[in-house]
Amino acid sequence: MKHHIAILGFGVVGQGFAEIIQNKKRQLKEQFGLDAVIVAVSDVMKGSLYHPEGLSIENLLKVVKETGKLDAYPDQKGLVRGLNSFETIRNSNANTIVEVTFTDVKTGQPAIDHCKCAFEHRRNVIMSNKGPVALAYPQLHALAQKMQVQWGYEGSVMSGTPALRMPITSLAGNDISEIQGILNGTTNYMLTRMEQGFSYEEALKEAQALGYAEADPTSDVEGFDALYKIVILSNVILNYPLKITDVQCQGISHLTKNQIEQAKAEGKTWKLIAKLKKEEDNIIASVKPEMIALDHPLANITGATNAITYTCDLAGPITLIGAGAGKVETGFSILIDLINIHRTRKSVEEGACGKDIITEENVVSR
Ligand SMILES: NC(=O)C1=CN([C@@H]2O[C@H](COP(=O)(O)OP(=O)(O)OC[C@H]3O[C@@H](n4cnc5c(N)ncnc54)[C@H](OP(=O)(O)O)[C@@H]3O)[C@@H](O)[C@H]2O)C=CC1
Ligand SMILES: N[C@@H](CC=O)C(=O)O
Repeated sequence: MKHHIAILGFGVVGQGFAEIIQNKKRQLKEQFGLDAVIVAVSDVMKGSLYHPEGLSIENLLKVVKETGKLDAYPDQKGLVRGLNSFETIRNSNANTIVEVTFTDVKTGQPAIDHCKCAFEHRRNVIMSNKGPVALAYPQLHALAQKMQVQWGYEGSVMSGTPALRMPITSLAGNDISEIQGILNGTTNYMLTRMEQGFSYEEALKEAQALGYAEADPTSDVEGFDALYKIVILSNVILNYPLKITDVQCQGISHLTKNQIEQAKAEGKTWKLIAKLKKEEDNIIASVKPEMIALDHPLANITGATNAITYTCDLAGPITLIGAGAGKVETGFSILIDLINIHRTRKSVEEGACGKDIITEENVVSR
């Protein structure tokens, strides 16, 4: 089954996803019958390419690596250059839009409008961009349903670690009363490096070079990225319409070298902890740095690794630990949503009755 894909934003995640599609092409075909063809890439500074029969991923990655742009992509019959993101959504033959432009923490734009435009044109959307899910979840969810298209955003919380799909599929039936964890890779990486003696600036530079940080790292260090993720978890997992303004938020930018050394001397460590707690009909939510003892379950979560604990009435506390950021890891989050879109299409076309409910044949995306 062919999937025509347009990628909006060809930065760390866009390129990570393209690399995976190139490297796993054969496996995806053999294992799932999934044939992913990248027909368009549209990036605001790097340029834009569209070919209805598919672009060469090898050439895309080569030219962007060598020149930082897409302009040097070789000419070929039928190749269209210069479509902006909206023209790409409207005028290409892509049935799935991969939205990996930057997360705007004030407006969520242009990603929210990308989603609206895609849904109105009956395109599925997959994204790791947090803006639309954090700021416009109810409206976009309803629009996707109305237009009968699929919307995947697994990578918006904890990158390729299944922080959304795992509780939805495998913890269903539990009453989850509390969710808490370390949800930002950049700040956790920085705190780890600062404990090792690096300065705040050095640690941030490294996190940026490794592709963990947001385009504007203020989002990471002031806690806004974790704040978005906690709002997404509330809306998607707890079905509670928490808003950004409902969450008390503080980042790590005010932490001094002295405070970090002091914690170490006391056998403690600083972590940026995000929390959601159900209280009667309300949700109490916060993002703030906390000094925790070394025997605390989150104390050993270091580097860009994240961890999340769901407190469940039936299953008890369940903790998931895994990557919180990264090129390949977040590229994978796009792939798993694509695989689930494929599974849904396949189930609809073939019918799902009589299949083993644990195997991939019957697992459909939300
Ligand atoms: N990196 C990570 O580990 C993770 C990232 N995310 C999220 O995934 C998304 C992508 O992240 P990442 O790849 O790291 O970010 P980058 O900044 O590396 O890439 C984003 C790309 O989008 C381009 N862009 C910006 N605006 C537009 C637009 N209007 N139309 C087309 N292209 C546009 C940028 O262009 P240019 O720079 O050329 O101007 C840039 O190339 C972000 O929303 C981020 O929050 C989520 C989980 C993990
Ligand atoms: N900047 C984010 C990227 C993933 O969401 C982070 O560091 O966690």
